[in-house]
Amino acid sequence: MHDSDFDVAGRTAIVTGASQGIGRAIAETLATGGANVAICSRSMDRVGPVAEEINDADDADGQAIAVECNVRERDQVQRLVDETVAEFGDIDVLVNNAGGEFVAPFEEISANGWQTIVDLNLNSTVHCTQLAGEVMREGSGGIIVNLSSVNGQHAAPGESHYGASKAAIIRLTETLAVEWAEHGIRVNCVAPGLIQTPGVAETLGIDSEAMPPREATDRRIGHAEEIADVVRFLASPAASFMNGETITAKGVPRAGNSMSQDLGLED
Ligand SMILES: CCCCCCCCCCC/C=C/C(=O)SCCNC(=O)CCNC(=O)[C@H](O)C(C)(C)COP(=O)(O)OP(=O)(O)OC[C@H]1O[C@@H](n2cnc3c(N)ncnc32)[C@H](O)[C@@H]1OP(=O)(O)O
Ligand SMILES: NC(=O)C1=CN([C@@H]2O[C@H](COP(=O)(O)OP(=O)(O)OC[C@H]3O[C@@H](n4cnc5c(N)ncnc54)[C@H](OP(=O)(O)O)[C@@H]3O)[C@@H](O)[C@H]2O)C=CC1
Repeated sequence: MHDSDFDVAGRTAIVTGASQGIGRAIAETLATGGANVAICSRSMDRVGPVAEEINDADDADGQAIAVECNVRERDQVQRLVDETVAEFGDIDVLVNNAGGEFVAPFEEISANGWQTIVDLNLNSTVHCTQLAGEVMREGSGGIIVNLSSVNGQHAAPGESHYGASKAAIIRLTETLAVEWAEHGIRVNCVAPGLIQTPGVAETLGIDSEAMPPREATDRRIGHAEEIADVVRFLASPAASFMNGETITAKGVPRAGNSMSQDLGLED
């Protein structure tokens, strides 16, 4: 008989952008599975309470530390890596989650606007992966999970900067999987469709109370925990033969509904 191994207990994971939304759900899910998590955001006031909540939770076996770190700044990422190793001794898993966007037509995006989004999504992933990857390569390997987006797979108007940065993350994932396999490092990616998070609620005005439950199979909006569960799978030994892949999680439309009807934005 084969006993599947979805276990992440005892591993140490860095999760970037974990003060809310998908990153927070990933950190909570990994900690519930027994992993120790080092979580960051730009504000200790925002990420500190998340670490406290994980440490106080009865159902989370893993411990959490919070680090104030703007992932666009390489020296701050180095500090995140150093503090994680000082606290937990190693880095087994890196989840490059921090990211974001604004929606604007290509011709209205300034040079600085373009740079901002590429720095936030792509260059931050490069900083974290190079610096945490150094620890993994010198140790016993590791697992890296990147957050792309369906916008990195398909075109959408107003998303040129975001889509380009998220598409690049998919190719970076594929390349690193090949380059770093010899170091015992697996690199995979998740491409979410629309997920209800504080960031998206703010942008789209989506009411989390009106969210369809996970049991609903015909929906275009997902829960942050549904992405966290995919990440947990990729971070576990069960995904041992997955390397360089991008898993899409985007649901399906309700028959006859427009996207905005699916999202409850119109009748
Ligand atoms: C097939 C399935 C169907 C489903 C289809 C749905 C697909 C789902 C897609 C979901 C997409 C979700 C994407 C997400 O990432 S969700 C995360 C949500 N959270 C956020 O995006 C964060 C919100 N945004 C921000 O916090 C900020 O905008 C940002 C971090 C991105 C930038 O902030 P920062 O303070 O660093 O930057 P500045 O404000 O100083 O601006 C820097 C330059 O950028 C220009 N800018 C900023 N906003 C805009 C804008 N709205 N339009 C144009 N330009 C903008 C700004 O002017 C600065 O440039 P200049 O100095 O030249 O002026
Ligand atoms: N929600 C969605 O529909 C989709 C999201 N994604 C991707 O998933 C990831 C998470 O999205 P989501 O949860 O919706 O985002 P949210 O805006 O809800 O949360 C973003 C998180 O990232 C942190 N963050 C933002 N900028 C930085 C930075 N420079 N350094 C460190 N932390 C930062 C924020 O913390 P703080 O403000 O405290 O710094 C916050 O914790 C992103 O990469 C996004 O592009 C992909 C597809 C769809």
